[in-house]
Amino acid sequence: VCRFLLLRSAASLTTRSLCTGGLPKDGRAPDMVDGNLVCFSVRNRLREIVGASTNWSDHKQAMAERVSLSSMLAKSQQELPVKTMKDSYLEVHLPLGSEPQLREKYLTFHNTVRFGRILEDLDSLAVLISYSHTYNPELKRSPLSIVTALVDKIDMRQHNIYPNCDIKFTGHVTWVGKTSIEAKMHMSQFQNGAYSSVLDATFVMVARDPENKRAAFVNPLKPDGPEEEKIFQEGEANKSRRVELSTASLLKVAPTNEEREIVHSLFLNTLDPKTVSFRSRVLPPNSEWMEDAKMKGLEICHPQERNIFNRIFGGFLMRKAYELGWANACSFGGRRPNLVAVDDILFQRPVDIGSLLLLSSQVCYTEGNYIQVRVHSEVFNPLTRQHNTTNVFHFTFSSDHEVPNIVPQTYGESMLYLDGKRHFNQTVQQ
Ligand SMILES: CCCCCCCCCCCCCC(=O)SCCNC(=O)CCNC(=O)[C@H](O)C(C)(C)COP(=O)(O)OP(=O)(O)OC[C@H]1O[C@@H](n2cnc3c(N)ncnc32)[C@H](O)[C@@H]1OP(=O)(O)O
Repeated sequence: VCRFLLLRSAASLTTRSLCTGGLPKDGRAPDMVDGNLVCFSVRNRLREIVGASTNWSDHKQAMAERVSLSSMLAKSQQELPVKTMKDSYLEVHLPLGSEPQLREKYLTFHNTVRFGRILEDLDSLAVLISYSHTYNPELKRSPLSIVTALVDKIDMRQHNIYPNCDIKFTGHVTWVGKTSIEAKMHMSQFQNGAYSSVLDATFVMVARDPENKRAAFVNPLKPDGPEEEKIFQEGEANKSRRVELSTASLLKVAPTNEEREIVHSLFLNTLDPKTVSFRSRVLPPNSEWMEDAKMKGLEICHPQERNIFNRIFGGFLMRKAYELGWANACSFGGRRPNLVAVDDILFQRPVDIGSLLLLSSQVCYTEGNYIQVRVHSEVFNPLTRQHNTTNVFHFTFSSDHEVPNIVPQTYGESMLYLDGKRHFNQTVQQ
């Protein structure tokens, strides 16, 4: 059951663009359902936009047909018409309150909404928003393959998502580069007669050619008015921040002086005062070694989890990583944790259908009631025994009581600790 319903888009152009593939055969405008403008599945719409097959057995033919769309790609960004933020504005309804059958898919044992399912919906919506921005009314199919490159940030505005109340998503493109698009989305839930904010999300999508091999140009974006100008400038600042963070990554450069002192003091705290040795390490009170705060999982990537480009759906990867990270935080803190923020989920490489996907979750930083978790995913080729990193995920959880201090033992673990601290400071202390 996929009832992720498209309610309305701001501009009539976009509304038309999104409806063409969904028009009934007699050419009538899409049905009004419960007073909503249009009502069909976001994922079905995405399939139509790119011409994806609905059966795995047809996927090769569908891909071969897409290759012929390469000639439709723009040679430069300037030849593409400028778009506004309104062109990509979408409002999508998830009727959990009114459709008990749909609710089953979203329900946790504890009568809350599965956040992993919300991640999947956000991912699909970010792709549809990007296709609305790049919509060309002269083409039946889009030549672009739009993939998720990064979940920059998801800030939770409330902990509980109720399974018996309707959900509304809104979002639009907020910034574009040459081949990349930033989309922001807002999720709210209908409670006590009004919608209240649940979360804000920022995704970065990248446009590729029909075969998903090379980058492809996207339409320029022109802010309309001071409010949109401000949003666009924020997008520009986000891009610079991302570049800065990546340059300062601990995988490339040494920690700062302050960070080195933190690592050394953690080290000194674990030395056994009874021995004059760098080797004998003792776990301080109320602490846990990082080595003992891990959880692992394996996914066999079946065709059922494919996206419209016949790779594994980014939302599925996020759901699996989130659930493992949540279980890791739950086991570490000894209670069910709440999600506070998601940041910097990097999609480094696509995951092929049939892959063995290894997921490892690690509690890498703690502070008071907070648990910072990092999930790393890699594909493992059993024939060549090669491992390749595909994604890195960062989740911040909070517990309703103080959690043990996490303590690194090795230099590598210390870097994970510092990286976790950086992510924590960015999301929680901002
Ligand atoms: C048929 C059944 C269907 C079932 C329905 C299922 C649901 C349907 C839902 C469908 C949902 C489908 C959705 C899915 O499931 S997508 C599946 C999940 N995502 C992926 O698999 C992507 C994996 N990663 C890659 O392929 C590459 O790393 C990409 C392509 C992302 C970049 O590769 P590469 O690094 O070689 O690219 P480049 O150097 O040419 O740069 C290109 C542009 O990208 C910008 N950039 C790059 N990285 C980042 C970054 N980290 N932050 C910000 N920006 C970044 C860069 O600045 C430049 O921008 P600009 O300066 O040109 O503007």
